[in-house]
Amino acid sequence: MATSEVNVFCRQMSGMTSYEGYSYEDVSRIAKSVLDRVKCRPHIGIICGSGLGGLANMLEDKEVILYEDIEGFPVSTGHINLEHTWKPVPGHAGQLVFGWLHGKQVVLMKGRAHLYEGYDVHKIILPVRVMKLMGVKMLFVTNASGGINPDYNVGDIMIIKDHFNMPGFAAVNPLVGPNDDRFGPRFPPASQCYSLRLRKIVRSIGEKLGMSGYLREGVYCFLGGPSFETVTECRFLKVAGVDATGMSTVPEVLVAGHCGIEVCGISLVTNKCVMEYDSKQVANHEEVLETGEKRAHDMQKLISAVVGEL
Ligand SMILES: O=P(O)(O)O[C@H]1O[C@H](CO)[C@@H](O)[C@H]1O
Ligand code: HPA
Repeated sequence: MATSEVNVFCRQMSGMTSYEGYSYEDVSRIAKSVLDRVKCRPHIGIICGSGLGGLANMLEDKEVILYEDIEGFPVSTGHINLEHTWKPVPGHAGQLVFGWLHGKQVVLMKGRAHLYEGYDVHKIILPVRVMKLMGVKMLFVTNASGGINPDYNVGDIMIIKDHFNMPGFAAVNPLVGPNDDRFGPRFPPASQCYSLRLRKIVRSIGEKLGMSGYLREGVYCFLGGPSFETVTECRFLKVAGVDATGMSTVPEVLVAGHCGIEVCGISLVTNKCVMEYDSKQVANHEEVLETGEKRAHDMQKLISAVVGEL
């Protein structure tokens, strides 16, 4: 099929099914329009999780573009507060920040979109494909998560070694839809999504920085949200081998892996999941943001040192 035919096919598919993807040509056009507005030519991408937008402070010579000024980029659908004022999801600003870190050119997403905001999974991953076509080779994906592993503490930093794509069991996967081989293969493997090379570097640098006491390596589970988990769901995840759970990351990682970007996932355990039926504890987003603030400096130190080592 010629390129223009692929475009037409994609459009037809979007009319026929729930598929709302962007064609290779769409993504190329968006990537070019972004690059036309900045001097930076990034090789490294960083996605900031809830409360971790401060990672942008690591960058020098910053250039900022708002998501709302980029074609197709998902802006936070947020919520209407009790004063009837619209607010984005707290902790997700919606800015694409370009800059330099240890002599390397970086693009950083200050804020991400989530399934629970009402977006189709294909919209959520558009920025990752745009990063790819801007020249990104390596992606650091961060998030806030709830600890399932009973040995984990609030404030632990977990290097992600694997994930559990729970919505994927019902085909909620960004790779569903017509495959364009220019991005990657129809049936990509998912057993090595998280680069062993980068995991080793993060671990060794974390140890050198004195973080061994709260540095972990574990399995992240992606759930749709926005409700936090029930006790039974948490117990199920524990049996399944999950160490920490959240509502993001996996779609981005699957797409990055599909198009050959090397991925490093780092999760900040911001709260402990409620594992007892009679517990008085409840999960809440305020605690998530609070822990993010407390560990922001450590997360910055770690990622900055790792990028310096690459
Ligand atoms: O995964 P990130 O974006 O860090 O955010 C996490 O924090 C929010 C819940 O407090 C959810 O959005 C969850 O996914
Ligand atoms: N559950 C799901 N997502 C989360 C949590 C949690 O406990 N903490 C931060 N994000």
